[in-house]
Amino acid sequence: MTIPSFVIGIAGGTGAGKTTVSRLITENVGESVTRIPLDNYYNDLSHLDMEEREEVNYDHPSAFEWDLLREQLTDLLEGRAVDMPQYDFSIHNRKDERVRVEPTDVIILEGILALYDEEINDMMDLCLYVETDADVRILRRIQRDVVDRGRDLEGVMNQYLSTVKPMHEQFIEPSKKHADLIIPEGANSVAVNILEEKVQAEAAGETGRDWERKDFEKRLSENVGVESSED
Ligand SMILES: Nc1ncnc2c1ncn2[C@@H]1O[C@H](COP(=O)(O)OP(=O)(O)O)[C@@H](O)[C@H]1O
Ligand SMILES: Nc1ccn([C@@H]2O[C@H](COP(=O)(O)O)[C@@H](O)[C@H]2O)c(=O)n1
Repeated sequence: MTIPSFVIGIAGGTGAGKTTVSRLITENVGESVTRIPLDNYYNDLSHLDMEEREEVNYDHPSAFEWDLLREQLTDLLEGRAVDMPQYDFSIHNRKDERVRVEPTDVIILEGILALYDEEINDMMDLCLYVETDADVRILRRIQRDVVDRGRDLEGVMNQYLSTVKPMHEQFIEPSKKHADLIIPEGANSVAVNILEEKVQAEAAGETGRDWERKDFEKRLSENVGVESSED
């Protein structure tokens, strides 16, 4: 593999389509890519009981263990394997077991605050922000939280109004300014195809790490549906 790895950050609001974009652009590259959900770095809350964990603001930056993420990302970038924590949404806490993750040519960090931390941003080669209207995102979130995460509708609505929406406005939306590219409507096919091509080239070692980002951005901005954040 090539050291350092090529690191992509994918941020955006809840339900924007971050996971979907990340999955689609890495679909055909096999094991050359590691996808890291930021959720894995939620603080260990084993010292709290379930009722207390239910009250935590999971959309505030303080909910994450940034030191551990910086340390593990550095290790991966420099070619060392890490034992990554895993997250269980049903208990609002980390699982007991960690999973060994080997370094790969491409690393994708994906999560609501993936572009929040300056030091982590400095480690990234390509910063993306997935932008989708809030009404679409909340509808997706209701469906996901009720169906997949075992939450009740009233709880999802309360959480959205009390923490998810205000934290989005205070921290997540403003992190968009760190993006090299903004992807409207989430997994739009033009953006996905071009990014997939880029990931495949990096995974195959076809580009140096001193790739011409500006050329790539220019190509993207020439396509309908993809904006450069520097416009
Ligand atoms: N472009 C899209 N069109 C339709 N549905 C989408 C699109 N992108 C994502 N979804 C759906 O929306 C839900 C949330 O998407 P996901 O990628 O998990 O968002 P995020 O990771 O940003 O929270 C999923 O059910 C997913 O299938
Ligand atoms: N115990 C938890 C931890 C996080 N959340 C919510 O998850 C959202 C982030 O995940 P996305 O896939 O939607 O980006 C975030 O908005 C947290 O509110 C939770 O509900 N419970």
